[in-house]
Amino acid sequence: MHPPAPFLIPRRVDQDVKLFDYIIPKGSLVLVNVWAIGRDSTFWEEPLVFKPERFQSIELDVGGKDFDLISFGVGRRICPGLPLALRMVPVMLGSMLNSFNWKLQAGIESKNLNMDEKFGFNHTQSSSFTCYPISSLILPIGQQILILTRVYIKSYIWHSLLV
Ligand code: HEM
Repeated sequence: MHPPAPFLIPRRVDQDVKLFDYIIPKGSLVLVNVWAIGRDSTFWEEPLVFKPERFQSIELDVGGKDFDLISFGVGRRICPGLPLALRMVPVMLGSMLNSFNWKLQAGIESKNLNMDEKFGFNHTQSSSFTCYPISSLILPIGQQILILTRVYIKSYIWHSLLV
């Protein structure tokens, strides 16, 4: 699993808390290691293998009920963008897959693709992907999100006008 926020947003403890045999003193800064949860083989079979189909056979609530998968965080500070993200990610992914002809750069094989992660928000550092034929249109992801949000809103308006 590749959480965009590997430690979630830091929390500060406002009173002493006893957790199993540990006391977490008031004022401590607590980081939740979502990255490690996603690599724990007691929850996940072959956690390091890219197997999207694993989610077909299990039912997990990403809204904070199942702690095995808390990509959006949990509790009062859970990501407020969750409902938008769950709608936008399939639209974005579908649009990008449909709009570009994805190829690896000449001479690079998929097994040699550098999929190493950098610590921080959002990770892949691979620069080996190229999209043809519109490679000049590769935009920073923020711009793509903005454009796709506009496309989504426009198509929504068109849809409401047409229905
Ligand atoms: C796949 C997309 C997204 C993922 C995986 C994601 C993940 C997260 C995570 C893990 C947190 C920290 C939650 C915690 O510490 O408990 C967070 C916080 C936040 N997210 Fe997202 N997020 C996504 C999309 C969005 C979108 C689309 C928006 C806004 C439109 C958004 C706005 C925020 C804000 C404002 C916070 C801070 C909340 C706070 O501190 O109380 N996120 N997100």
